[in-house]
Amino acid sequence: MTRIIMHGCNGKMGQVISSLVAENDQVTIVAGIDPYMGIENPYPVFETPEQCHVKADVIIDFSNANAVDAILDYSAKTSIPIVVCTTGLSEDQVAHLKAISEKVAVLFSANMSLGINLLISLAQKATKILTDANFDIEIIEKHHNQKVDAPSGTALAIADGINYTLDHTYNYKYDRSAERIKRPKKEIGIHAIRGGTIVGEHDVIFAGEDEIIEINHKAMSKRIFAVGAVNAARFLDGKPAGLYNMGDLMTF
Ligand SMILES: NC(=O)C1=CN([C@@H]2O[C@H](COP(=O)(O)OP(=O)(O)OC[C@H]3O[C@@H](n4cnc5c(N)ncnc54)[C@H](OP(=O)(O)O)[C@@H]3O)[C@@H](O)[C@H]2O)C=CC1
Ligand SMILES: O=C(O)C1=N[C@H](C(=O)O)C[C@H](O)C1
Repeated sequence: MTRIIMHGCNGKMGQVISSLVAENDQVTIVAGIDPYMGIENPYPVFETPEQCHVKADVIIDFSNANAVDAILDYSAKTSIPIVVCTTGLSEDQVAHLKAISEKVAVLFSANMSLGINLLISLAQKATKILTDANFDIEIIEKHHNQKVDAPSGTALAIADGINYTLDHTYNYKYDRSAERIKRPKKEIGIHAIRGGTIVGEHDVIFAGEDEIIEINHKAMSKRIFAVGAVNAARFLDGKPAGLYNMGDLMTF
């Protein structure tokens, strides 16, 4: 049985994970951490990590970028492995996460779904062939109107996956309105749309001369992220220090 501390337990993802864990006898939530106290949970909830002295095997974090440094410090101090799912982290926060992974197991992924992790692998396979054939790459992401970070962590992870296969030679372009120039070749355009209750959609567009290839993923519910996060927590339980990602749970 994997004992979980749910960081951000009273948020949208925290509540989806709480429901999922209630149906699964291989995992249990032993404590939650969230400054918002307006929800009844079947486990104790603490406002800050420092107040939580509950024994656990793994922390799952779906919170807010501002809250991530404190939970990383808590993970390092208590030696409890952590699954970091929060997006919008700064470069310093990513460095922080890498630094603590020398002491404790850390799994970091901007998207816990099977589909997006496969999409990244497919996009990487398409990239070399299509950029050699002069195709341009653009990414469009669409999310609900409650999302605070843009572009999505997933859009950036897709771009990073593509750029890895291009030896990091391409630049990211978020806004074309400031300049009057033709599109440079070594560029990945990344565009964010926000509206209504869109769960999460990502389109990778390879646009060539007279032909277009698109790879799309549509999340139909938040449950797919929760399933991935719980699988990741079970995977991380008992793992040695190190930096892991969803690729360590899936082979394509
Ligand atoms: N990796 C993935 O697959 C996915 C990642 N995400 C990411 O996860 C994050 C959370 O998403 P979502 O659940 O929709 O967002 P919500 O805003 O619904 O939930 C975040 C929760 O974290 C709480 N919180 C804020 N500050 C702290 C703190 N200091 N300590 C603990 N909890 C805190 C919020 O409280 P309050 O409301 O009071 O601020 C809220 O209850 C986002 O960054 C999102 O992009 C989302 C889905 C999938
Ligand atoms: O905020 C969300 O909802 C989501 N955020 C993640 C991201 O920024 O990529 C993952 C998913 O698309 C949902």
